[in-house]
Amino acid sequence: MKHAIYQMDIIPGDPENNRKRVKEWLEKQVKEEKPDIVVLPEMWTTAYTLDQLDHIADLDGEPTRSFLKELAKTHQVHIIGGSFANKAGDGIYNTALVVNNKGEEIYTYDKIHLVPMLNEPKYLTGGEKHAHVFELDGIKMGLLICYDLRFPELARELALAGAEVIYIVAEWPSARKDHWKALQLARAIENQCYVVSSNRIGSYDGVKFCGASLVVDPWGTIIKEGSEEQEETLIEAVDISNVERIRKEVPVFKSRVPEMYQGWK
Ligand SMILES: NC(=O)CCC(=O)C(=O)O
Repeated sequence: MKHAIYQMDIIPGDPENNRKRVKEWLEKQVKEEKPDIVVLPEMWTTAYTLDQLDHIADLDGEPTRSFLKELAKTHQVHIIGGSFANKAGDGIYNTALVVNNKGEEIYTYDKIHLVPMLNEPKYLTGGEKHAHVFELDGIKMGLLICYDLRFPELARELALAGAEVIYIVAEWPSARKDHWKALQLARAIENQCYVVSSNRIGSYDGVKFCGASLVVDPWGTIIKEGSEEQEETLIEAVDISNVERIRKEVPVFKSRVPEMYQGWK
């Protein structure tokens, strides 16, 4: 499965122009690289313009949902649609969306863990629905949003439900760059699955973001890594048969003793 990962520099507070940029980027990738699946970062319509979100967030997923569905259908490409600020009911959520290459919405997820270091809890509401596994081309997949990466329980739950690839969509600051890489390697090694991430690049409000989007294989080897300085596209194919091979070689899932993990299934 060939991936095109957009390590995007997001225009703050300008959803229309960010959608325009994503459309142009995707059209270029489809023409030049013919990816099966494209991956966008966290909050790519607005960046962390939290005090403006009341005015510029989507309303019940629109217009970003229709935009991604139309793009996916027109270009017959699966889209891991990153996440975007989304007003629903009384709250604003950090909502991720996955659309298949027929333009059908197959998964949506609201970020569960809100990040205090970026002031998210003041402006956003945490997701109340569990993360689930979804399927594209017969491959089982999960998705986490940025700070979620620090909570191994969530990735484990996805792996136990069969995830072979876990996507991380992010706006991870350079100040904690070492954590960004180490945590992805850990999630890949402990769950013996691919970890594929898209992290934004650039700065907003004095915070610099570290890029370094990654593709990590189920052994924990980095097979693709983005720059820490500039916007770019990562192209990488993943071979899902490696998941089964490595799970046989080091049979972690068979060796688990769940009844010995207090408070954990
Ligand atoms: N956007 C985020 O969730 C950032 C997470 C972060 O800064 C961290 O975990 O450190």
